Amino acid sequence: MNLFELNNVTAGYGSTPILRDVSLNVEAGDIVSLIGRNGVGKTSLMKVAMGLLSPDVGKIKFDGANVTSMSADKRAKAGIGYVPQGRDVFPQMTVEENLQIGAEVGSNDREKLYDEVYEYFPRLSERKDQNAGTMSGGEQQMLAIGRALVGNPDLLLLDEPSEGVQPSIVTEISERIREINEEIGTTVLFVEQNIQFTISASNSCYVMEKGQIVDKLSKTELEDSSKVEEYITI
Ligand SMILES: Nc1ncnc2c1ncn2[C@@H]1O[C@H](COP(=O)(O)OP(=O)(O)OP(=O)(O)O)[C@@H](O)[C@H]1O
Repeated sequence: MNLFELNNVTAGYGSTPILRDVSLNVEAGDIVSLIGRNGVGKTSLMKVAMGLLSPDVGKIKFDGANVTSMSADKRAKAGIGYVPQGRDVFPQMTVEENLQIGAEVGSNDREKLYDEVYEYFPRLSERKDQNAGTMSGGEQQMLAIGRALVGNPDLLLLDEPSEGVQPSIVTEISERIREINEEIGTTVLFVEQNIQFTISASNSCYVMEKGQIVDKLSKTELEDSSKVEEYITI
């Protein structure tokens, strides 16, 4: 069953179309990636998925419902968690306070996953009272993922989780995403330019060029990294 679908979406800013006739499916329980070079429209696609950018044409479905005109806050309550590019943690707030905000953004009916977030990311547990702005890029990324996860979303959208994160932490984050998916059952759609992260963390991969989906790579095609390299190496 598809948990999330974009069907023939065209979207942009003002009269400039950025996404052109984009269709993409994410099955419940899956981890799917989207790769593409700088400026092809990956972040715009994530914004459309979250409800921060309205499509001019096309349809968005989440959990069987048409959410095309649903606002971002309602999508969050319905079970979509979003980690934006650059993370956007609240720098003057502590780790704990950032997580509390994440819990409020999500649905009130869902169990909150504070314990799980601290188990998956012990660095956050050790820094509960530290201001988020004083943490490293990797720790802030963990916090941003934790802030989205604490509300117990069905679908987690991650926009370039490896960006500005040191290599050893990139590996740690990809392993945690796999574990969260396997143990909690969270479905994940992420955007990346990091080849290793894409190969290790996802089961299949859409490729975007100039606002269009031009290929979908299976797990086998991903594991033979040459195709991924061809699409994102400059
Ligand atoms: N708010 C905006 N207003 C106008 N144009 C925008 C806006 N945001 C993005 N764009 C343009 O849309 C195009 C796609 O940008 P987008 O950020 O979606 O690409 P991307 O693939 O995520 O890039 P990157 O890998 O560099 O993050 C770019 O040409 C960008 O300049």
